Amino acid sequence: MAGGLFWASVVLAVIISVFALDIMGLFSRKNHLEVDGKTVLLTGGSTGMGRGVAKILAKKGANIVIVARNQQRLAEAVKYISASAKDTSKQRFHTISADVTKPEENDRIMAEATKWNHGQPPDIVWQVAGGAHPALFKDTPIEVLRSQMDMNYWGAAYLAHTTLNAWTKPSAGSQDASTGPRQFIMTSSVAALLGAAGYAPYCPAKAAMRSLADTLRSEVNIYNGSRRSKDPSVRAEAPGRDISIHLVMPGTITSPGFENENLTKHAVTKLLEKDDSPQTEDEVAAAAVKGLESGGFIVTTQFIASLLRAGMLGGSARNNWLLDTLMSWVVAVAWLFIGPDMDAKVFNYGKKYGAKNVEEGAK
Ligand SMILES: NC(=O)C1=CN([C@@H]2O[C@H](COP(=O)(O)OP(=O)(O)OC[C@H]3O[C@@H](n4cnc5c(N)ncnc54)[C@H](OP(=O)(O)O)[C@@H]3O)[C@@H](O)[C@H]2O)C=CC1
Ligand SMILES: CCCCCCCCCCCCCCCC(=O)[C@@H](N)CO
Repeated sequence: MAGGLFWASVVLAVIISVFALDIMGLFSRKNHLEVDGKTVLLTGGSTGMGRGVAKILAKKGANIVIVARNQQRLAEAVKYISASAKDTSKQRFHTISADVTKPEENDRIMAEATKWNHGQPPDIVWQVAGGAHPALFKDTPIEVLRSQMDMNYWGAAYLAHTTLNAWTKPSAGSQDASTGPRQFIMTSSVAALLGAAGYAPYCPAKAAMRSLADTLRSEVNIYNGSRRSKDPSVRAEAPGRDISIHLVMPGTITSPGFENENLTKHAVTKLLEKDDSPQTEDEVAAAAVKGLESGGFIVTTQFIASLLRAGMLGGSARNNWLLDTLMSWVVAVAWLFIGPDMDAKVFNYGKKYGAKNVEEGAK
């Protein structure tokens, strides 16, 4: 009797483990970011992470449209990116000079990219353009606080708006429904997952992007559902392909943008940031692409960030319910130590140097 119970427990444990491993993606090698032969639009594709991502996707066979303001850097970047193409005879590359902080510019980006892509909107749209102006909150002019929101939150929201409008038109590419979902990807930051002194002009915009991603992820279900309606008149109104939403949260990237932000960054912020290990544009791009290929919704690019993510999930969709839940328990305990440690660093800085202004603090 006891033996039977033992074996029943073993069998149950094995079944649960296999089920768990299956959910963890161990048996599924499906690529959730198919780009070969597809058209990918990237804002911020001329330097840093965006350029790194564009290079990898070109290597995997994608047609690429990069968007940024400076035309010369765009021209240099497209040369650099297209040099990695998988098949130069088939792949096409294009640049659009535009300022993503303006709504009408985002509409123009979508219109131009669609025209260039033989009348079809891009299959994948990835907002990477963004940047930080770190400084103590009270020392930051109000215009800068607003422009940080324009650059990061609105640059993503306007692009999402024009993209979803293009993708949900009933005429939008119904003939190629077999080629997988259309994907809208935003680039936030681990800075959205914690409070670090000196990042107040920036973090709230990146945190708002996370909320936008959660909300849009819920909302696109209506289009994906309408494609599967039993009612033909509902199906006729539905977009040609499924839509999926993703959010990437990188840590420090050694980019031109990072060098620039360090000019205004307070010394105490640099002190806190020491615990984060920087990635190159190629490293961060490879990790982001890998996370999206395995089907992640919120994708981090390094281990510490994956812990921070698990600790902050709230109602956000899990990439893997078992692993994410277990990690969130570990991180909840870890924060009992990390939180006070971060606070002590800032407190002790104040104790030693006083509330110095940005310029002095940055020295
Ligand atoms: N660097 C870091 O440590 C981290 C960065 N991030 C985020 O990752 C993303 C990439 O950062 P990073 O690799 O540093 O990139 P960079 O700052 O090096 O490059 C930014 C890119 O965006 C373009 N861009 C900037 N402003 C605009 C605008 N108004 N309109 C159109 N294009 C614009 C730039 O070109 P141009 O200036 O010619 O317009 C450039 O192509 C950003 O969203 C950033 O917030 C997240 C975590 C850490
Ligand atoms: C559970 C483990 C906890 C570990 C704590 C680590 C503390 C990290 C401090 C702050 C890092 C902020 C990086 C922001 C990068 C960024 O977005 C900017 N560079 C903008 O470009």
